[in-house]
Amino acid sequence: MEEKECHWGACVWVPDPEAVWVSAQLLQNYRPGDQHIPIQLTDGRMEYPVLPPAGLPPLGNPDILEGENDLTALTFLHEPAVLHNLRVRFLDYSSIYTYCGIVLVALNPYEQLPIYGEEVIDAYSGQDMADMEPHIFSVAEETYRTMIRSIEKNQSIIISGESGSGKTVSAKFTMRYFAVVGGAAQQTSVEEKVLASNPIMEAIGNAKTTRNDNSSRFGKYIEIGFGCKGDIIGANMRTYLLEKSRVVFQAAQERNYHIFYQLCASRDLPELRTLKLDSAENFHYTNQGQDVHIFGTDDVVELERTRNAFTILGVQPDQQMEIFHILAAILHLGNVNIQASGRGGDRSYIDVQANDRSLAIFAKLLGVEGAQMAQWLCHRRLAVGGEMLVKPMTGQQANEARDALAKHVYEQLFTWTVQRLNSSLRTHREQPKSFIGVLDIYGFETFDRNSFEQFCINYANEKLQQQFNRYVFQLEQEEYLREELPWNRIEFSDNQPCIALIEGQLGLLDLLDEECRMPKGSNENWARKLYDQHLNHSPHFLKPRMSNSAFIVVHFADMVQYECDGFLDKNRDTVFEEPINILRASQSELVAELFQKESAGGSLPNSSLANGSIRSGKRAHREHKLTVGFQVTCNALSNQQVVKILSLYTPQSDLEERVTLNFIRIVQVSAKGQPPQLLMDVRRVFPVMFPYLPPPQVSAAQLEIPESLKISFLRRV
Ligand SMILES: Nc1ncnc2c1ncn2[C@@H]1O[C@H](COP(=O)(O)OP(=O)(O)OP(=O)(O)O)[C@@H](O)[C@H]1O
Repeated sequence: MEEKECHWGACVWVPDPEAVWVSAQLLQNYRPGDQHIPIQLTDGRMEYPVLPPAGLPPLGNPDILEGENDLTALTFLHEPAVLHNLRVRFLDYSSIYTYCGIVLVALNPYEQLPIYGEEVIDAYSGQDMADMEPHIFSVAEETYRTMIRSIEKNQSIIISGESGSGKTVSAKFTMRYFAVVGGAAQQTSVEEKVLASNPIMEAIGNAKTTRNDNSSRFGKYIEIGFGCKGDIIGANMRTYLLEKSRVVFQAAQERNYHIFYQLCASRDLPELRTLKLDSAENFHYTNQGQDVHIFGTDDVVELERTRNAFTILGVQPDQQMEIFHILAAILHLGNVNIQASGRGGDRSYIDVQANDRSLAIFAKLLGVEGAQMAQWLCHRRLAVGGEMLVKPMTGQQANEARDALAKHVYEQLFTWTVQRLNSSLRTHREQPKSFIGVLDIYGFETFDRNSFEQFCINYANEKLQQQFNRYVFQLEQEEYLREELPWNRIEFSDNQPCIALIEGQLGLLDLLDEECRMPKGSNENWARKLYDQHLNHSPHFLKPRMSNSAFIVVHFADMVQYECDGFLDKNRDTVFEEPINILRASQSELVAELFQKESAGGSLPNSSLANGSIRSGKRAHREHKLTVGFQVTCNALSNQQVVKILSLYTPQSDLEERVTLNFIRIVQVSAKGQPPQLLMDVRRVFPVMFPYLPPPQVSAAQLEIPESLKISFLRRV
């Protein structure tokens, strides 16, 4: 802001320890260089605050701009102005949507609003974005119309925000919009199929976390293909980085993937009895969170929805049963009782004689031999001096191998299901003339305990943020140039240094891969190397005072502490080959198909980032594996997978495939089970939404919201 004289009575914003910002009036003319200025707060109190180094406190906007539907129309665009405007729109106008130039900012209302019906779709259809109130449908309409106007100009909508902020809900609204506007002329049910893919993907890829009861644990990019008349003629989905550790472990209050609970809850249905399921409380893989229910969700009804959706997509009931067999088998595998034996517990065994019931059911459901599986769950083959030896595994190793197998089977099934859905969504009539892509990537997240999964998710978000910064910033400046407006180069905080810390040479991933290649590599050694390399060198890397096995990354959205424990194993992500060979020879067609195409030691066909590497004999020790982290980095370099999507949109990109971007940024107004904290939440993601605005000026200690304000948010209808 240019420092100039400002007069008595002018409205300014001053930091407040409780309300974040409060408005006040100047009681004296301001002259550049003044250190203090008397002000009067709206409650009548007088103060004489020290002025910030930049001069005056942020100036208030004229009353006439109160509740403006585009933030860029505000005379003064700074943090208090943004917060105040979003608050006024939310509380006084009941509007959760606001434009910020080309970006739609959405607040998650955490309540059903009557603004998504067909009549609203009709109202937005064919209208110009500038003539309509901000809405997710206005972005969808703009995207659709631009695509129709300049056919073959592909479009994409990027939806970003923290976990639980409402990305998936918004993605579904956009897809519904396209299904309605692009479906009328069609006889086919393509649009119905596109919508039906949602419940299936949610059943197998979403789970309850402490942040969100229906959290997507994978990234999704769906491309909806349109014909020359603007009608939907097909779709294709790509998925990224499924959180497969959830299959075998859940933190307190969290759940495994919904589909497991749907099946357990429906176990008494006659056709599901062969699955030999029990209550979810009785399976190790579904009960670690100690709360198998979701308030307000009936898992029996949900399974019904999942099955209907499968049917709409052409997956026949017998094939659905094959899928359910595999899912149930995973639960039984988790209950297989592996016991330590031998001197010092250096061996393990599964008591097949005493009939480990879980193993028997697992084997039967997957069409394999129980005794064979028991043998290869407790032993591994090793190549020593040109000979193959069989080495027993300790109880712990065998349990880990069992979990690795469970995760691998689930991942293969997930990948297969996506391919299966894609084949139903593919058009056979004609090639799409253009497409609209919707990117619903897992949101930035931080929990009490953060591990490798959060690290990968937050890294992907860091990349997405960079694309966002650069794209929005560049567009803004291009517009100034086009309109020949005078402008100074606006500095925005680029997050490249943080990305370099993660993916650069000797960065966190590089060192992790190096440690994974060491015969005696350990999480502790890796942590030490990180401290040596980055502590006091990168401003984005910190060490927690009380721990030698954790590190902190200062991300664009938040500081996150990661526990090193488990990083090496998760990054290596190895599965032993012998149990896979048994599955490959399964009598079940689907099971055999799932494992048929993968080659030992290589990556899986069409797999997501979280693909596993299969370990067999000697190669397992010598070869550099395609670790998960390494793949993320590779992708960053070779424009594949997650980062391919992001890179595709780089304006400077010389890739031929160019698309126009449409951004939707979502802010979580209240976290699950907590009172709404509008200002707090908007504030936390402030640099995320408005990277080109000045950074916040008040300290974290001043961010508490007063009780009175929380109640007024709660009362909003
Ligand atoms: N527009 C909306 N209207 C009403 N409720 C909403 C809206 N958007 C989100 N919600 C609520 O917020 C919850 C979380 O939303 P959603 O699952 O879309 O979050 P997300 O950003 O996709 O989270 P994650 O990254 O964890 O997958 C929803 O289950 C719903 O209750």
